[in-house]
Amino acid sequence: AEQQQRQPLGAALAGLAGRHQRGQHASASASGGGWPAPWPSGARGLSSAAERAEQQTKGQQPGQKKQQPQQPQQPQQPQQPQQPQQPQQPQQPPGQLPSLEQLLAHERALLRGEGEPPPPRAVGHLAGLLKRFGAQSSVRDRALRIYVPGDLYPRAAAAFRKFLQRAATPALCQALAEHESYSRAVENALFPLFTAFCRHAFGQQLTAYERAVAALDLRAPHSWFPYARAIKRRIVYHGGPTNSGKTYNALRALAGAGRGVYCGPLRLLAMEVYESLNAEGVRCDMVTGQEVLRVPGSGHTACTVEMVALNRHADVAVIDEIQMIGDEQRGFAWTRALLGLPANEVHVCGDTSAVALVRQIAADCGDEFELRTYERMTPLAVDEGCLPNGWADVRPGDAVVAFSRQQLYHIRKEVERATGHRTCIVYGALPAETRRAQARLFNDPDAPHKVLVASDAIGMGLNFNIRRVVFSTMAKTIGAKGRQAKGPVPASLVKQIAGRAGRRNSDYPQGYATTLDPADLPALKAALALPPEALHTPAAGLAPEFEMVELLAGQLQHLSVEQLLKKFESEAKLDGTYFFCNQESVAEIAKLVKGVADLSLKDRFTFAMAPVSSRDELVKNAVQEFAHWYAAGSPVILDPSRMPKGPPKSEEDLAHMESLHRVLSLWMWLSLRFDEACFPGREKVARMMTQLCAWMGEGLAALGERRGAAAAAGAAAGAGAAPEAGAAAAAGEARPAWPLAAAAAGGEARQAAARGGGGAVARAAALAVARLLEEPEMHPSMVKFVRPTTAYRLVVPPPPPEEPGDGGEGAALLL
Ligand SMILES: Nc1ncnc2c1ncn2[C@@H]1O[C@H](COP(=O)(O)OP(=O)(O)OP(=O)(O)O)[C@@H](O)[C@H]1O
Repeated sequence: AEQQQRQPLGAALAGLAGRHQRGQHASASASGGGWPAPWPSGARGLSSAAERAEQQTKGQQPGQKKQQPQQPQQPQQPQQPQQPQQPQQPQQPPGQLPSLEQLLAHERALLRGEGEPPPPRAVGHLAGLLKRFGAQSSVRDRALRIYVPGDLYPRAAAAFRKFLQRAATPALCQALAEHESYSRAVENALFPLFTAFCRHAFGQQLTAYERAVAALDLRAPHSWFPYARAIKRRIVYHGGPTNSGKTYNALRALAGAGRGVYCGPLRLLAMEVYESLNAEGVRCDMVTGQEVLRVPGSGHTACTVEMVALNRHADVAVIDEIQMIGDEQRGFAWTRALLGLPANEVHVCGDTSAVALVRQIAADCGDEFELRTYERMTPLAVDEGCLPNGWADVRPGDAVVAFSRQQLYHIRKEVERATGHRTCIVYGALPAETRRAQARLFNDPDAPHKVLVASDAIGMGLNFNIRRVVFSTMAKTIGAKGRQAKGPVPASLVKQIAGRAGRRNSDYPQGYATTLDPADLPALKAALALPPEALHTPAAGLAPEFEMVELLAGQLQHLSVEQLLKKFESEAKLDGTYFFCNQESVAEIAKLVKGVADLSLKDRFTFAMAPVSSRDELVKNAVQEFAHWYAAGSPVILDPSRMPKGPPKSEEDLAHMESLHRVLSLWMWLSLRFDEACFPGREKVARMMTQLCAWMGEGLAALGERRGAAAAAGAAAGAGAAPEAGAAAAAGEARPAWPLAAAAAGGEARQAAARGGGGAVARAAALAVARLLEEPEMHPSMVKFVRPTTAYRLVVPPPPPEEPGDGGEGAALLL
């Protein structure tokens, strides 16, 4: 960070030119700009002449104090870039090298046939030196400092060479003739002339580049928020593990304030705060990307962090999950809120990984900083037993965690099949309303849904009644698009997910965490044992606001929004407290609407920022279509007749509905940013979204039931079990013998088949197996469903030796 802060602007310019010589350049500059070359005899005069020429190009008198070259005007730059210091040289007689003006005058005179041309041999020597001059990387680097961009440099160097060959005076040739070959002294002599020439011949390009450099200079972002800087804020950091009460305490401060704002990472969290504050009589609005709900007379707002308004003073602001400030894609929203909230008190909640970072930012802002740390309120232990019998070991109150939608549905099936328990499912792609409904179902003691299957989406926000968290895997695909890789689940995420077990106010005073596979247990234990200080959020994300993109676009008019964003990403100058957020997905959306004519830069930027998943083709098509309609001046209207007519009947249907919901969310998001006349009918679309959510909820429930049915339909198909066993089981006889017990499942399934067809059969079979599993002596490991292809085989292994089991050989039934 220090190095970056000290890096002179020259290095940034080198970066802007897309050159890969930053190290070289920075080290040359870091040594005070002195070029390490030993000065050859005769160089002194040239060096001094170079200084004079430079002075002359700036209209200075020789001997006058040398001015710093013009630098981009930046507020509060950590350090003004340095120009390389010229080694001290004795003064040479003035006029040894002509100025640009003199050369231009000479050129004009020559054209009129009046001037004295230098001898051709001298011009040839000059041409040789100029060719070497133009080819020097050191000259190219120095040119960047006077804002000659890398792509302009070859043209500028060639034009300079031709000009000097045309306009050289005998005096110039004579001065250079002292040097038989090219040297650093020659370079120092020529460079001021080159500077003057470039300003003369390429002035516009240099100015544009200088402004572009200024636009890309994102150092000192705290200075972008003068309103917040006008307030002496107090930043209170509530740091601790999950379930330690940090959010609770921050929200108490919020509820007690006259005016307050809550910024959360998810719409779902904003909804929770909105509802809980209003429920306790504290009037609160809600603002998310998709909706604005105003409550008359409210002084509070609960919003998603991206949506927070920075022009409204608050007594207390709460920023939840502050460690997300380091998120590769969304971190900028936390940075913006932290730097820009004009509030007397800013309460930030999260794990303690970002304490040092927030403390530093508070210091940069001139704010007070207070750290309050918390301990977990209920114990959390590792269940070392894992699930030796696989999904059959899943118990009521368990939350099974996986990291992809496909895995979740697969696990859901397996768990329901192996245990007979009904499950709830929660993952990020489900609308917040559906997730909340699933959470309510899982938490309802009267509902049959005893097991939760969830993605890492349970790590934040909802309160679940979880006894044990079971990690189905400890590997996860992480990283932004284009840089994705499968790796271990980050320790912070493991802690956050595992910490959901045994939450205060739940039914379980103690929480447990375990893994499906015992081989994963060490990774879980290591993550949970990691001390909080081992987690570190090193830097805060930044992304350009529209005004910055506009400024850059004004200078680089040939670039598209996508290219402008990429330019920021690759070339923005930052200090070590910040990093530039990944712009891949934003740039991808910008590219999608690139072909749409008649969109302003602002429109294009807005579309690019829209919440569009780059993996969802339906949403990607929608954003293009919406942009076309909008550009054509037609109102963007969603047609309800194209909506589904009922709940999803399959997982594919459900996935399609999730996509549709994202399309509607996108429409809502755009409707809040563009003129309502362009996106009319917000209430209608809101109703469509509500309907979709309701159907998704119904579909999730129905699909679960159908799955149970499907399992037992297979059971019925191959039932070959002894009818008497089924009868025994049906009669409720205690502890049927092992093979008999196994047969009971099939038997019961067959009876049900006779009664009511496929669906009922499947359900009956599932119930029968579940009942078997509840036999005190029958460990779930004794019953396994094996799925060779499409049929099912119920396998009951032999009982333990001490158990007087019938036959002792186990049994296998084709169901
Ligand atoms: N002092 C308290 N009195 C009553 N309930 C509390 C108190 N502190 C915390 N709780 C409750 O305990 C649960 C966990 O608290 P809270 O959400 O503040 O934890 P947290 O540390 O923010 O954890 P997470 O990051 O997992 O949300 C919540 O249901 C909260 O309402």
